[in-house]
Amino acid sequence: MSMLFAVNSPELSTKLVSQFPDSNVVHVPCVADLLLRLYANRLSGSNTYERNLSLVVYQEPASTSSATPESALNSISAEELSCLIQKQFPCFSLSVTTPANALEAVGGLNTRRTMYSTRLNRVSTWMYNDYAGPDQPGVNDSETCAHSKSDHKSHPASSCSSNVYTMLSHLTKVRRSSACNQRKPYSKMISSALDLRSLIHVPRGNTDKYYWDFLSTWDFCAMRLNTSELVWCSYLILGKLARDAGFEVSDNELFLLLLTLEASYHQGNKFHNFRHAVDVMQATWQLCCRLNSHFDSNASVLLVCVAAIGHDVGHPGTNNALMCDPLSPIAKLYQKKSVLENFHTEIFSDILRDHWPRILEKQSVISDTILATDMALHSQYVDQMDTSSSKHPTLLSLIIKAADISNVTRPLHISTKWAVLITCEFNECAALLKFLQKDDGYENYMPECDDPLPDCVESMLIKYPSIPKGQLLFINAFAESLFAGLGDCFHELKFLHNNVQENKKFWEGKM
Ligand SMILES: Nc1ncnc2c1ncn2[C@@H]1O[C@@H]2COP(=O)(O)O[C@H]2[C@H]1O
Repeated sequence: MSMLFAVNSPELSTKLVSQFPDSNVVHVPCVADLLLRLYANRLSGSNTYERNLSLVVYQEPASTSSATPESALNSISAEELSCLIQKQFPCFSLSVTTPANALEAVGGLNTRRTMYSTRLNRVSTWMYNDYAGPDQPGVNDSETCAHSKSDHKSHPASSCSSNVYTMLSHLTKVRRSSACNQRKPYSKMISSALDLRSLIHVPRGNTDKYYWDFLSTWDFCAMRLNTSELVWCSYLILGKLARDAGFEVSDNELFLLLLTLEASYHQGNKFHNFRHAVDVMQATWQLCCRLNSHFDSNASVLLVCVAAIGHDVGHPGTNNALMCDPLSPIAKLYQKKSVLENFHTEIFSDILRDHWPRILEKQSVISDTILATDMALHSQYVDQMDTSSSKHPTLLSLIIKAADISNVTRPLHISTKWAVLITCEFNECAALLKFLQKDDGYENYMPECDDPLPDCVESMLIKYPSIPKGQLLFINAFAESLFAGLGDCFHELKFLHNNVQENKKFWEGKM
């Protein structure tokens, strides 16, 4: 157990320390402080709540009060706190229990520790485990269960029974909540009670002008930003676009949406994480700025930028091929079609329903653009770009597709960093496949990718010599045709094709 939070009772904290000497017990005075601590730890990276199983032991208050938004938040029940945490921190493995049930809860989580002991164990649990959430029967398909290295032997009927993150439990909760007409207003409760802006710390001296200058060019390098800065930059862009489009949202509501989104991406993924989401949103926004004359409303630009920041929520850091073979419960639900993209769309729509329902008046823009990022459909989009075709893809879908793979069009030193990260993620996928195929010895396949990225291109290539070949394969197979076509259709986007050609020439020189 990594962390045991004792909430709302100092005596409880003392008791838990003696009961569980191996756990890191932290006393937190109230729910509001607990939430602030979870956000702060996540933003600083000191605890992502993804690598270990953590538990909140909550002493419910004797009386409830709604005199102020903060007292209302601090007097919620344990059941409500559990729901709130699942909503606000969907990818965390963080359970809630009461003091009376603490012993049983800790015991339960300890038996499941192996599911989270290594990165490959975690990813495999997320993807293949058929745990659908508390009191939920789950898919229980023998083919899907067989590949999850969980504690099936000790728990043959259900792979786990408390709040351990799986993609299926995530989706099940979302579906349950959309089926229920009465949504608990947790997001309103939080944004009324907490000052979320105070959580965002940008380095001293970095003014808004500094970030706007950084965001307003194609040289934007998301790797230079920490998580707080990523949230801040997203707030700047979306705040401005929302004002331009007349889509009202308060600063605190927008910060809460962005913190919820950050907590809906797996921070441990090498490539498909919140940094990639912000990079794609910045690219989307920049492309829209250059194509300004083609839009008849500011709302379209806002919608496609919102779609961009949410387009990979809940991504497991693998790919559709691995979702389908071995068959995961999620691939089964989506009948193996655009599995991850459908998953992202459903999860993200639920977040928007809670945090910015007005955006969902145009739900089809959000879902169509996210679904367009499925690379299995790439050639369809490229072929239809031919102006003689009657089935012209929408401009917004083309923009988000281009932004999603725009890393190959960034200046070389930035493009190479993205190439390293995607290569590490591909290596991890290869390791996962070996892990799933073999019962032992899989640790030997665990790639080492946790070191900081070297600064210069040549050092990165010494460490990752396969990159030139990989980049040429990707550019030749996918990127070149898309960016050449876009340049033909829109002269404002010719620079994308020029940049990719320049990078391609460099990679060819390295072969
Ligand atoms: N620089 C790159 N090199 C190789 N593959 C890439 C690169 N950038 C993006 N991709 C691939 O393009 C895909 C776009 O959709 P995904 O984000 O699902 O997954 C992405 C990767 O598989």
